[in-house]
Amino acid sequence: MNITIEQLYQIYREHPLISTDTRKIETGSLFFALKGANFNGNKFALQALEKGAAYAIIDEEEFATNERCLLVDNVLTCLQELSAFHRQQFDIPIIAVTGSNGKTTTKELLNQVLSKKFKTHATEGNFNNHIGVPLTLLKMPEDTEIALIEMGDNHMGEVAALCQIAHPTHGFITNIGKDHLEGFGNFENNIRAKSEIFDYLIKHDGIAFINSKDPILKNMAKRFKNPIWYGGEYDFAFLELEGAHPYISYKDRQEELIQTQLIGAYNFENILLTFCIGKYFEVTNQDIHEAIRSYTPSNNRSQLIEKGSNIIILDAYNANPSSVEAALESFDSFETKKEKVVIIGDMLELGNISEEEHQKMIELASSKSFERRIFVGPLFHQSIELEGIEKYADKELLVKNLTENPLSNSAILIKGSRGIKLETLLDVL
Ligand SMILES: CC(=O)N[C@H]1[C@@H](OP(=O)(O)OP(=O)(O)OC[C@H]2O[C@@H](n3ccc(=O)[nH]c3=O)[C@H](O)[C@@H]2O)O[C@H](CO)[C@@H](O)[C@@H]1O[C@H](C)C(=O)N[C@@H](C)C(=O)N[C@H](CCC(=O)N[C@@H](CCC[C@@H](N)C(=O)O)C(=O)O)C(=O)O
Ligand SMILES: Nc1ncnc2c1ncn2[C@@H]1O[C@H](COP(=O)(O)OP(=O)(O)OP(=O)(O)O)[C@@H](O)[C@H]1O
Ligand SMILES: C[C@@H](N)C(=O)N[C@H](C)C(=O)O
Repeated sequence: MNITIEQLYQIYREHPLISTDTRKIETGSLFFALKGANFNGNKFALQALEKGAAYAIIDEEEFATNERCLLVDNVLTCLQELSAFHRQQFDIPIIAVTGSNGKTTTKELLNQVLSKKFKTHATEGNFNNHIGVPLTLLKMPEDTEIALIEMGDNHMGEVAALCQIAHPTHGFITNIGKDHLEGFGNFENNIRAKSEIFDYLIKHDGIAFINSKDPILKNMAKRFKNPIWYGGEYDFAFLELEGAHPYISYKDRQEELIQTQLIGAYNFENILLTFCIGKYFEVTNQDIHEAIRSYTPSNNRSQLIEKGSNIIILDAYNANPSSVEAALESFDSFETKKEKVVIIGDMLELGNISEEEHQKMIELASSKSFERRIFVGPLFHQSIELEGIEKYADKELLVKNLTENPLSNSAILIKGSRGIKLETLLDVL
């Protein structure tokens, strides 16, 4: 490496804008020439400078054809080290947001709540991996008072590595489910992988927020001297679910009834966790409830959409056995006079439990009194035939069917993995 992190940090202080993509370069930014599955970013270094980048950080000498090309050993590692260096300039609470399901929703809720009192910086969207976390940290303004850093994982060691970059002072695991088992190998490994956040916090005297109603998390929390408990009546934070018909309403200890714009009983856990952390950081009850009340989900995550005579629950952002089960149970208790239809797409990245779990979801849906149970994608298509189940090998076949036989006066749950993009079904509903 021809430049030290300290020297690069001085340059970053003068140009505190990071670009990684010449298709959307920002003037005066530092272009980090990452390598990916499709391109070698080094090849775009000159283009980045021509388009207005102040410097290009590269790791292949042959592309160092301009004095504003800064050669380092490895661009990705350099980006991570620079972001860790930037993070170390802050003596503020940094909250790590991890878990199988509900990370982004909880992070968004918390961002609303904490912003009532603090200058809060939070992960945008779900920029939560080895590139997204550094980019998030490098966007953290100097006057930040508290930060929410989402950490996603699909293999062992990932959360530990992200902790070495973000150095969280606080953290939580929303829940541990059967997500990404292809990378983890099995459920036990997923528990071990998620516990990397606790390993880090324990070693650095950090604070963990623990759902006392979740047996796995409760067991894992035994290692903490003083975790902050939530969920139980005598815990630090407690709320009571009033209903989810379909919007969640809840009461706090003062018996105040709060009506939210979130659907799906599973989102109550996310609300509880948000309430706990808001309370811990002494945001007033009034401000916490106001922030939760006004939060509306977007980006295909548990959205309620009325279209013609149909009501659609669009939950097409991602899917794994735990979240599909939660969605089916929640939809089953959804009170409506309309005919209930479920459209479930393949659950990706499940490894060797994939076949079994797809079969289980079909059986679960069969046990519910839905009018139609539609499964779409090659993984569901391979499962054993069951009466009352409609299977489509691909989305186009389903689109054809729905175009020829439009659904009306129905309540429709749509849930599937990102790869299958079930939100496009909205066009024919
Ligand atoms: C490397 C990169 O940033 N890639 C983004 C890029 O992809 P593209 O297909 O263009 O090509 P390459 O990746 O090969 O590009 C190499 C670089 O070259 C640049 N470049 C290319 C062409 C060009 O003309 N000019 C150029 O400068 C290019 O920009 C690269 O820097 O663009 C895509 C479209 O915008 C991006 O999708 C792609 O982003 C990748 C996927 C990425 O990792 N982005 C992070 C910022 C991020 O956080 N993304 C999240 C994904 C989070 C996620 O899936 N999380 C999982 C768990 C974590 C799994 C983890 N192990 C993992 O591997 O990700 C979860 O379940 O939550 C997001 O996008 O939401
Ligand atoms: N507490 C929960 N329990 C089970 N399922 C949940 C929970 N919270 C959210 N979900 C489901 O997960 C979907 C995605 O939510 P969200 O984006 O918040 O999760 P995530 O963990 O951030 O996912 P990703 O890492 O892929 O971004 C929701 O639409 C819902 O179906
Ligand atoms: C979109 C990505 N974060 C994710 O959750 N992927 C899984 C496999 C999904 O789409 O269900």
